[in-house]
Amino acid sequence: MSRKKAAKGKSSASSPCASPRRKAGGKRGKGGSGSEPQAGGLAHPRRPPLSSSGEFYDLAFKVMLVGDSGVGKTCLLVRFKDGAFLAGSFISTVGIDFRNKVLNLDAMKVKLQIWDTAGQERFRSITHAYYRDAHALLLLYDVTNKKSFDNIQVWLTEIHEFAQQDVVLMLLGNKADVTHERVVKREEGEKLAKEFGVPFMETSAKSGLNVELAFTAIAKELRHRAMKEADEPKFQLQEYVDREMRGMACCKS
Ligand SMILES: Nc1nc2c(ncn2[C@@H]2O[C@H](COP(=O)(O)OP(=O)(O)OP(=O)(O)O)[C@@H](O)[C@H]2O)c(=O)[nH]1
Ligand SMILES: [Mg+2]
Repeated sequence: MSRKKAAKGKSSASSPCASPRRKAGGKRGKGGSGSEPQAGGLAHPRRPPLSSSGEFYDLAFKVMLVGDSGVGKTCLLVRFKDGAFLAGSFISTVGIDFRNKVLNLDAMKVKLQIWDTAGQERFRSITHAYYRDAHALLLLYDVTNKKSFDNIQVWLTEIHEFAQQDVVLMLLGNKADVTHERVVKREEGEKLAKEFGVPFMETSAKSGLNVELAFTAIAKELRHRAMKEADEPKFQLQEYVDREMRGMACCKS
């Protein structure tokens, strides 16, 4: 299989939860900036990537982070991409931005182009325009913010309306590191996810809890779908997540 090189994300955040690196309304098209290769399965380059320092990859997919403002979408992405959490004042994302990360899944390199959306209502129409191209959505709420949890149903309605029907979806209860201010129990998150038939886990961009796992699970599901042989059993995302979490828990004790 021929490999393709990943153009590096244009973003260069000085703070993980900070500044908009790319504003919406710019050139869009498939692949975002025009310098980005197409995503969505086997890599078929139309033109050489601009960055000479990129990594090779076999498959590429677009993943979008959605959820209310302040739930931790930007921090989750920065934690995954850079392994960092810089506490400080909250700078709300303006419009939409993306960053790339190439994962090694068994013998395959899977590039995720991860779109970080603005949760604020005033940017909603911009976000809507990007759903169509997303292969996977990570829908976040904040376990310390009941409203963000209650709004999950609104987000699901929106997803239903604007995203592709077969989009891979996962619900994440973020800020699981905060114990004293928690207002949404893990069981409530699980219940809601079951109700809507979506995989679920709690994460923390601050401690790093389950961050890698969330993106890896999504990447595995997407890879499975892209490479699937007719007689292969379906990849069970929630089972994979549960198994991995059990594994992590047993290693800790
Ligand atoms: N304790 C804790 N705080 C977090 C976590 N994730 C994010 N935060 C804090 O929550 C605030 C909002 O985080 P962001 O990542 O900027 O939120 P966002 O969802 O991107 O918000 P918008 O860009 O407005 O949509 C910041 O002050 C972060 O430091 C987490 O896992 N734990
Ligand atoms: Mg943000």
